[in-house]
Amino acid sequence: MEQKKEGKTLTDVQLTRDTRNIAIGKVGVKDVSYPIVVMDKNKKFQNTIARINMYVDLPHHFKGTHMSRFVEILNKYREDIALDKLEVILSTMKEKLGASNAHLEMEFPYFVEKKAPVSRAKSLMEYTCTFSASLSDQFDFVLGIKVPVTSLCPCSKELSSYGAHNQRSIMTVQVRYSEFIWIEDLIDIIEECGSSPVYSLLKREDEKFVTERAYENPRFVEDMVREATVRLLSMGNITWFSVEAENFESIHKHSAYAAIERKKG
Ligand SMILES: Nc1nc2c(ncn2[C@@H]2O[C@H](COP(=O)(O)OP(=O)(O)OP(=O)(O)O)[C@@H](O)[C@H]2O)c(=O)[nH]1
Repeated sequence: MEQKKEGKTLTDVQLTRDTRNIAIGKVGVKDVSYPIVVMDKNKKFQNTIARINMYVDLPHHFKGTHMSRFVEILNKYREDIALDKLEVILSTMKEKLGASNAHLEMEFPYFVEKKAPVSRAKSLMEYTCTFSASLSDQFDFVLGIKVPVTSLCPCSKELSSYGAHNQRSIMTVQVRYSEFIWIEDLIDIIEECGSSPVYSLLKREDEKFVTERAYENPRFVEDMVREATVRLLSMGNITWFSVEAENFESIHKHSAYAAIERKKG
């Protein structure tokens, strides 16, 4: 759309023709901070702030996409950017940007109240979650969660006269599902897969308990992704998943890593 500034026409450069004959798969805005609402199993909903990426495809003949429209769309839905609005946001992106597919990625902190294992002291634990949605002819949605756990090395336990190396690990799970899954439920499942869950508040009696629990429950990085796979395969509402574990080794300068991906049916 042509506009005028100080009597001069403001050319819409983005609409000018590109002659290189190269279509672009994903173009748009990355790392936009915006408030969103996430469904919370205990409190109904939780307000948080997401880092949002929004992309569309661009046909070969256009020079550029219209970056401002992505943020205009976010602003339009600002009162309730939530899971049940993702499809309509993607559909608006396709329409306003004349695209045939649209992608929306959100990464946000999500807080869950957790009780320490012995003292039952309450605290909030932060988990990093992701929503990855896209719309071409069909809507696709992937829920992702990063769950920190403790892992204790079975080999180190076996070989050493006392002690065993242990560390904080991050398990990353991503799922596609046919029926809604609570973030809280997925966290519970993944936390069972390490040597011990991680807490934000532990009193002395809790510290003794989690140290001994991890020692009684040694896990290799391979054990962790296998344990997660057994559990995720048994959940009928999950249609696809990927699970990764990264152990930030306390005796090495590098991490140990394992990953499994499965499509069901
Ligand atoms: N396409 C594109 N735009 C960019 C880039 N970097 C900055 N922009 C700016 O993004 C701004 C917004 O572009 P548009 O959305 O087309 O703005 P507009 O023409 O006022 O909006 P519409 O009338 O809706 O098209 C422009 O000032 C661009 O220069 C880039 O790498 N690519």
